[in-house]
Amino acid sequence: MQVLKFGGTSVASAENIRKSLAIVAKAAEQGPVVMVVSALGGTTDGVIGAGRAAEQANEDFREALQQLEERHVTAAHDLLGADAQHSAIAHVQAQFDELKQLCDGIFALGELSNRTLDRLMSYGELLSSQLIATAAQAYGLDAVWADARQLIRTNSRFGMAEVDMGTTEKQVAEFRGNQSANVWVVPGFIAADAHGAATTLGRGGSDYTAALLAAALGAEKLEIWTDVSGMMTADPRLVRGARPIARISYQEAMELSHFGAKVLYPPTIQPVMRRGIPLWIKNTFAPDDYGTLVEVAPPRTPAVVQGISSIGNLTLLNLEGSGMVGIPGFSKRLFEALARERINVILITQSSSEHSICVGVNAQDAGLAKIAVDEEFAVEIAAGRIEPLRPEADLAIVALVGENMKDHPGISGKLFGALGQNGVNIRAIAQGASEKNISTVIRAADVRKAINVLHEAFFEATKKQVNLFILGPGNVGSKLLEQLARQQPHLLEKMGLQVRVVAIANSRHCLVDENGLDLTAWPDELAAAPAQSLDDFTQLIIGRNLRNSIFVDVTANPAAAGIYAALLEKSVAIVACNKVAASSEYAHYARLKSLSKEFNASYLFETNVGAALPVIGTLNDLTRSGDVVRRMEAVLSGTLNFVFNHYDGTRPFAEVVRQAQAEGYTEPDPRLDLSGTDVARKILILAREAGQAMEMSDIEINGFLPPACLEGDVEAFYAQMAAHEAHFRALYDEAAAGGKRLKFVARYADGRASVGLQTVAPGHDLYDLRGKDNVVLFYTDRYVDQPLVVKGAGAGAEVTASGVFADIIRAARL
Ligand SMILES: Nc1ncnc2c1ncn2[C@@H]1O[C@H](COP(=O)(O)OP(=O)(O)O)[C@@H](O)[C@H]1O
Ligand SMILES: N[C@@H](CC(=O)OP(=O)(O)O)C(=O)O
Repeated sequence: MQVLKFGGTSVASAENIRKSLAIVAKAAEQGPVVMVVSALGGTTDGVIGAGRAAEQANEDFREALQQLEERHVTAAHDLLGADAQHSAIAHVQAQFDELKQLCDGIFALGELSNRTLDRLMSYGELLSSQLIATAAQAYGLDAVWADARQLIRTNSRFGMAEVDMGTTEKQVAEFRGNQSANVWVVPGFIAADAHGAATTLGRGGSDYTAALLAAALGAEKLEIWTDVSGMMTADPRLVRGARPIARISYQEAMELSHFGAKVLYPPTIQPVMRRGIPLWIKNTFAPDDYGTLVEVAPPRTPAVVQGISSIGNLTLLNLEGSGMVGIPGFSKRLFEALARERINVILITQSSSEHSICVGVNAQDAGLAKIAVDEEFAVEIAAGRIEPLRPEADLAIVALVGENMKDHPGISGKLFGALGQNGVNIRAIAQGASEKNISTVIRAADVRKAINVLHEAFFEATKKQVNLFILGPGNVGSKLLEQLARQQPHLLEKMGLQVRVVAIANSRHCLVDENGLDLTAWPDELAAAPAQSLDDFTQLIIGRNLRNSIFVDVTANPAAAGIYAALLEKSVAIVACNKVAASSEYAHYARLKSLSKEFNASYLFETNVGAALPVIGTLNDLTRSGDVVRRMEAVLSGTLNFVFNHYDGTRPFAEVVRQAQAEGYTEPDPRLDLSGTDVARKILILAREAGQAMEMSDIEINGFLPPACLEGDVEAFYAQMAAHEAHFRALYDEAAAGGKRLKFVARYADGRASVGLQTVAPGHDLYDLRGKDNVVLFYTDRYVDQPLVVKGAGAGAEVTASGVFADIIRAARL
């Protein structure tokens, strides 16, 4: 005998039923088949909905039943030829008349007991199996309908009946002895108690029906036919990269299903495992796919973790109190109190101090659990030796499953590392001594992120998805987006990084696509996108809660810099070319640095100094390797270098500054460059990165602009510069007369820093600096006489964007 079970989607329509029958027909060539079927997908939910509506005196139940009836009539119509159709449709209508009468009764009484609910639900499988049995005969199979209520005996625990295996085996043997058809079509999910009342085996219970029949018949195999190609490494609805597991042990399959892999109803394994019957999970819609073979001892594979699954709707119950320490019997009383209320305990942890016990239960049991446990410990609670039970809701379990885990150290480390890096807080952990399973309790809102992060860590070591939120696609930002668009395929292929731009926002609009924006179409789409504030954008980043999220700040905006702390606290990495945060009060800078450490999220701002030049990176490498920076001398303004390299008196100074702005070298507000403030911010950042707790007010700024230039707005600034042309000309002439050049130089030495205009003679390290170049000379304990020099283009949208890009990759690879 072979037992083949077809789930709700496999029998959801006439077309699908035909596919299922073709599979049965092929199997029937090999020997007799028991075909167990679920209700047409969605029917059970539909019938429950109708029953609940009737209970609440809501007339909508009629419409719900009407729709279900039409679905079944359509299926009969599409599936059967004219002659068989007539009686099948009449039968469907008769069944729905009964259902309507039942619901009328519920409506009149305003009451729906578990017993009646089971009766209602049984119609789903009765209807589907009778229809499919008729279709099987029409298909040419030697088929009979077999009533599961006469085969499977349970107790009278309606809703989740427990099976009496002895009676079931007897009834199955009797049925087998009495008929000779090659194919039995049996309704799944339903059974009957000793009085003949319909019972059900729990939601998803058709799998279990099939396993019970397979065991009772000593079948050579059990096949579960569904809509995915096997048991997968994770729920495919949550993890795109999930893939089928070819072979898995009964124990592992049981753990995965127990911890939420919906493809298999957990009690299914037990009966077949006891009889050593191999269990296949196969795809009705891709029957040639291998599927999953569940067996005693699958061949060992290098995979340490077989799968990851999750259970939502969890509440943790904490029983705590000093009165528990060293006194036996507390756990027993806790579990007895829960058992009396038939509350299933999903997970248990206890600290070794015995000061607390923590159990996980289904959220809907939590209220009852609290009443029961507080009652049990009423005396101790009154005496202050135990705290009242503390339930913590909105949690979920995410579990790693795999028998090989016990032989491999470091699995939990990897698990905690991966979750920690993504700001997923673990509320409780449970690991059995058998180490088949490591369970973590986390916030329900973090489940999708956690499962994806873990799936990447354990199954897709070569792939990592990174989610970018980009603020300010101006000069630098739009270049960055161009570079990202060009490099995306390369990053995926060569570095396994799937870099997705999830959102692009400017000061007015925000464009979002969680699957990754099209990086060629964004300018028009952004203009048409909904309006959004910076606050909304922050909430968007936090709310989406995507793994490996990076906020990319390509603005020069103080408000943007104000959101870093909130993001770092949620483990969102920050990449900024915006200098405001790193040059704000020292306490704020230090706080961001420490949040970055605490929450394992990068805070990178290499482009704050020297655009893409590796200035901060080099400085960090020096100090981390134990060197001490004693002195720095630098030209840090691409703008000023450009201006002084191009100004020779033949064109007005103001005009050269305008050119620098037009070519994209200046800050959005060029006065920041010309006043020396921007250079001061840069040397401040370098001094801080070198270990000095300095403030902006500690930097001596020796400006060269006449004070009038800094009054009024940007246009006034240009006008004033034009009016003071003689001043600039004099500066130039004086330098040129001595064969020297003007450089705006930043200096740091032994905790003091200054910026100012200087004339440098040929041969000086700073003399030969072209265009918009920057240079930094580091004098350290290791570089004493000859400095370590970093030199090159220090401004421009293209290079700055490339520096931001490099920081993104650094943050992604953390
Ligand atoms: N680890 C997993 N492997 C395979 N499927 C899973 C897993 N976790 C959740 N699922 C979901 O289980 C579904 C199959 O279960 P179910 O809907 O009960 O099927 P059926 O109606 O065939 O009994 C799949 O479509 C898939 O979305
Ligand atoms: N129809 C029942 C039983 C079942 O097993 O369904 P499925 O095989 O579609 O999961 C339910 O919805 O719970």
